[in-house]
Amino acid sequence: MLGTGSWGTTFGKILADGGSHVTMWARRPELAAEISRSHRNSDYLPGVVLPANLTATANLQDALKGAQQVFIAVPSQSLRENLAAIRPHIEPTTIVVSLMKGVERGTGLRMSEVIAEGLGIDPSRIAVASGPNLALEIAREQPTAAVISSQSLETAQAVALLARNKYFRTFVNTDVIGTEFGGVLKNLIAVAIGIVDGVGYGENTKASIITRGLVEMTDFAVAQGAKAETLSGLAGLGDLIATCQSPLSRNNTAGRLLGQGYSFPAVVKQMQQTAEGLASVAPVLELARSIGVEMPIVEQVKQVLDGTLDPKDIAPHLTTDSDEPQGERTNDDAEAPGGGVVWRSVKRAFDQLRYGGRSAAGN
Ligand SMILES: NC(=O)C1=CN([C@@H]2O[C@H](COP(=O)(O)OP(=O)(O)OC[C@H]3O[C@@H](n4cnc5c(N)ncnc54)[C@H](OP(=O)(O)O)[C@@H]3O)[C@@H](O)[C@H]2O)C=CC1
Ligand SMILES: O=C(CO)COP(=O)(O)O
Repeated sequence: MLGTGSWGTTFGKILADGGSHVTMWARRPELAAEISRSHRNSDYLPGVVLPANLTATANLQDALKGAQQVFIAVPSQSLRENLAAIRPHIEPTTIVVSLMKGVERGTGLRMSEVIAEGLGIDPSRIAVASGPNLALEIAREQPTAAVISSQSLETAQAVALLARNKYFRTFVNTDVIGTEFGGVLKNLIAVAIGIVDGVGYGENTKASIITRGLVEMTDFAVAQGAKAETLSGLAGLGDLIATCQSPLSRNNTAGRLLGQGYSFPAVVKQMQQTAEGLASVAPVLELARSIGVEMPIVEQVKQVLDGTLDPKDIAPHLTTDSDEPQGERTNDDAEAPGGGVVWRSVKRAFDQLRYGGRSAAGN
């Protein structure tokens, strides 16, 4: 496990509690020592005791030696520089798993694409994990589900088999694009939710943004090649709900500070952990414009970040270029891009809760 922040450490615990021997790489030797000797990571997971079969080192080569599967949980914008150091130590059959939820600034590449480029390995050896996975809740062993996705079903299954235990259940799919973009895009909607929360708006505003946000996420991801149903599964709707509802979410928290009137630089200064949404806004909008997808919520988040929109004026779900009443692009307008998707998403999520459906996509 490369990265000993809140998610890397929690995912290391998931794997260790599932029976694997886990070696973590921490860039700070003192944190590696604390994890190995005291079985704690007090910086990121206060109060959590880590399993004995999880140890840490600050030596990257030692961490990677003999690893069957390598998991990466560092901030997205630092991935490429880390891959250069990892590359010489990766063995030909090693599976590499991204736990990250961002896109690279400048290239707009998803994390699995950056890994394929940076390590020079075939996408069939790469998997991604995503879902409603707030680290601290899982570290406290609260029951949770996630999706493991790879172009190779065999690879996804190999990872899912190890990344499960009595409190963590993994589903598999082969829609890497939908799974990764679900995690990236829900962060942006969570920032919007935080902003309106900080301003003091209530549940109607938030529910409107979440619902329209899912349309925006689905339109964007489908235009990039994702399957619509992935966005209605754990990696889309599931994560959207968790992140928009929880004060544990760093994206939500960053948004709330913006809504309370802090400037973007002041928010970045206050955030002690990674809030990926802040870095993903610009590359996602560039991609959206290049494929002609409208993202009014993400556009307004960017305007708030840039200081060109007063947070209290944020009302992206009310934005329209036309004076004519528009059809709601959900179940009512099957012709429009993404039409019908949201209604089917909600129904599928409801069926999942009610009947415990077990589709391969984790829907
Ligand atoms: N936390 C969560 O609930 C979840 C997070 N994720 C995703 O996981 C990824 C990692 O997030 P998370 O663990 O939460 O982040 P944290 O901020 O908690 O931890 C970041 C980790 O990366 C290390 N790090 C920071 N900068 C660099 C760098 N330039 N090179 C190498 N290592 C670096 C930090 O080391 P140091 O301590 O020394 O600064 C720390 O170990 C993100 O993409 C996030 O979206 C996904 C699901 C859930
Ligand atoms: O991805 C997450 C939950 O699934 C964590 O969200 P934050 O990065 O906003 O804390």
